[in-house]
This record gives sequence, C-alpha cells and structure tokens, in this order.
Amino acid sequence: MRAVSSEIFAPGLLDGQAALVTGGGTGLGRAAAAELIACGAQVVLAGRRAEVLEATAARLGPAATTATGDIRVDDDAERIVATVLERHGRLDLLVNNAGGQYFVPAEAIATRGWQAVMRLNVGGTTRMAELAVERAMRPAGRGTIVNVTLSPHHGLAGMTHSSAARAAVESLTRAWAERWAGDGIAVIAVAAGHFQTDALDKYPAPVRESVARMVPLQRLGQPREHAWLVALLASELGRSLSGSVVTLDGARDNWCGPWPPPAITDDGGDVPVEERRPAATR
Ligand SMILES: CCCCC/C=C/C(=O)SCCNC(=O)CCNC(=O)[C@H](O)C(C)(C)COP(=O)(O)OP(=O)(O)OC[C@H]1O[C@@H](n2cnc3c(N)ncnc32)[C@H](O)[C@@H]1OP(=O)(O)O
Ligand SMILES: NC(=O)C1=CN([C@@H]2O[C@H](COP(=O)(O)OP(=O)(O)OC[C@H]3O[C@@H](n4cnc5c(N)ncnc54)[C@H](OP(=O)(O)O)[C@@H]3O)[C@@H](O)[C@H]2O)C=CC1
Repeated sequence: MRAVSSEIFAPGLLDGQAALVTGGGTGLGRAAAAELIACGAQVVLAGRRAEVLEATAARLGPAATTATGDIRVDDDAERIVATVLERHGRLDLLVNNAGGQYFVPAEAIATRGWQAVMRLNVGGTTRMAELAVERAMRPAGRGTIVNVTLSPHHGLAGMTHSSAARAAVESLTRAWAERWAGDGIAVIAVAAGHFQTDALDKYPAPVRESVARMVPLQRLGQPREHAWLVALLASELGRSLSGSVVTLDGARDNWCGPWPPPAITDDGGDVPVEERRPAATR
C-alpha cells in the first residue's frame, strides 16, 4: 500500500502538512493516512496496539510514523499530540477517526456499555480536539479537524449508544467550528455509511450479510472513497466547509426500516447480538 501519488488529487496538495490520524492502523484510518501521504502530508498514526500501527507504518513508508496510546486516557492523549509536535513541529490536521460500538438492542445495553461507547466516541474525540487546538492549532493560527462519525441521521436502532454518541459529535462539530473560527481552525464531520473494512467481521453474520444488499448504491463504500473525502476536507476547500457534516453513505445511512429488522430476526423473533471480544483484546 506504499503511496506514490493520489489517483484523483493534484501532486503536492498537502505538501508540508503534518497530520494525526487516530485509529490510523486499520480500516478507514489506514486508508485516510495513505491518501494524505499520497497528497504530500507527513502522518502520525495513533491507536492502542503498537504492532498494528507499526505494520501499517511499514506498509505506508517513511512519511508514516506511530504514536501508541488510548485516546480515552488523558496522559496518552497528551503524549500522542506531544509526539506529533516533537516529530514535526506542527499539527495541521487531526482526523478523529478512532471510534466504535457493539451491535445490541437498546434495552440490553448495560450502564458500563453506555459509558464505554460515550467515553470513546465523545470523550476521546473531544480530548483529542482540545489538545490539538491548545497545543498546536491555536498557536499556529490555523488547522483542520475532521471528525469521523457513523451517520446517525436515521437513528441507529441496533446501536443506540453510538447513535447518541455520534449525534453528539456532529453537534460538537458545529459548536467547535463556531468557537474556533477566530483561531483559523476549521472543523468538519464525515457522516459515514457502510464501508468495507475488516471491522465489519465483528458484527453478527445476518447483520453483516444484509447491509450491502440494502445500500441503494448496491455496494459497500470503499475505504479509499472515504479517504478521498478526508483529503478534500484537509485541502483549502475544507475551510469553507467548516461546521458542516458531509454525508458519505450511498443513500443508505446506517439504519432504515422497523425494529426488529425482518432481514436479521431469527425464527424466534430475536435479533442477533454482537459477541464479546476475547478478554485479551479488551
Ligand atoms: C454491520 C452494521 C454496522 C455497519 C457500520 C459499521 C460501523 C462501525 O463503526 S465499524 C467499526 C467498529 N469498530 C469498533 O467498534 C472498534 C472499537 N470498539 C470497541 O473498542 C468496543 O466496542 C467498545 C466501544 C465497547 C469499547 O471497548 P472497551 O472500552 O474496551 O469496553 P469493554 O470491552 O471493556 O466493555 C465495557 C462494557 O461495554 C459493554 N460491552 C462491550 N462489548 C459488548 C458486547 N459485545 N455485548 C454486550 N455488552 C458489551 C459491557 O457492559 C462492558 O462492561 P463489562 O461487561 O462489565 O465488561
Ligand atoms: N466500517 C464502517 O462501515 C464504518 C466505520 N465508521 C467509523 O469509522 C471509524 C473507523 O472504522 P473502521 O476502520 O471500519 O473500524 P476499526 O475498528 O478498524 O477502527 C477503529 C480504530 O480505532 C482504534 N481505536 C479504538 N479505540 C481506541 C482508543 N480508545 N484509543 C485509540 N485508538 C482506538 C483502533 O485501534 P486499536 O484497537 O489498536 O486501538 C482502530 O484502529 C470508526 O469510528 C467507525 O465507527 C463509521 C461508519 C461506517
């Protein structure tokens, strides 16, 4: 996946820029990092698993380096941003891509589950944005933050914790765009639909198998398409889009129709629930 040049953008679009991509070791984050590098940026990939980040950096080449840490832990978040500044002396673009949830009926979400999802998607995203602004973008009088959300525009009946969290991020995007406009900082959200990444493997099979069929575009989004949008938002155009939520969903959003969804309900009327990850990976 070593990037040479962008398939769609002019060479040097992001020359000289330094970007931080959270969740940059996998899926959409990895593809965004590859495209940003292809456009000329230096990219720091952040995430919790060093080995995953190192493997991706090796694939992307010398413009990619890594910073390991958990964005929910304040010391880690501070260290990640400090690493970017030590390495590059600047931070032009934060791609707040790390996030997630699990598939579960609303009534089965435990308090700890709500907290885990809110803490990652709202808390981690907020802390990374604040640190990027305080430590790098406000002093520089310039910067761009791209918040990646799972589009909640129709409500996410199978992931209500994430529905609330992602709607919060969209609202924060607007508020931050207003609050930081005077500092020269643009804030934009990408409301993504269904994308073909390895992360989809964790969802129950009937859920996974039904999603692509239900996208009017008749296919899942490709990570490089999402990455092109991130690069576009990192360009000068992103500045005029500050405060916007750009939807990229093949006309499907992440939810449609009744609960329980007939396509995934079993003979007993139950909806499949996502399995817990093995303890070692938690
Ligand atoms: C096909 C349909 C969707 C298509 C669109 C795709 C959208 C995507 O977003 S794909 C990307 C998905 N990637 C991820 O979700 C990765 C990140 N996710 C996570 O790390 C976890 O899901 C997390 C958000 C729950 C955070 O994990 P962590 O903080 O490590 O939380 P714990 O595993 O310790 O769990 C805490 C708490 O949460 C409840 N819980 C977690 N998982 C489940 C589960 N599968 N089923 C039921 N409950 C779960 C539970 O209450 C846990 O507390 P304890 O039981 O006391 O441990
Ligand atoms: N694939 C899809 O269809 C869609 C995905 N999205 C969203 O796009 C983003 C990327 O998704 P995708 O690439 O598919 O999924 P992944 O699960 O591959 O991406 C999540 C990334 O975030 C990192 N991460 C998770 N928790 C933390 C944490 N606490 N601190 C630091 N990093 C963390 C993970 O690395 P590590 O575990 O090593 O920390 C991983 O690299 C997510 O926010 C997802 O919800 C939105 C719409 C659709």
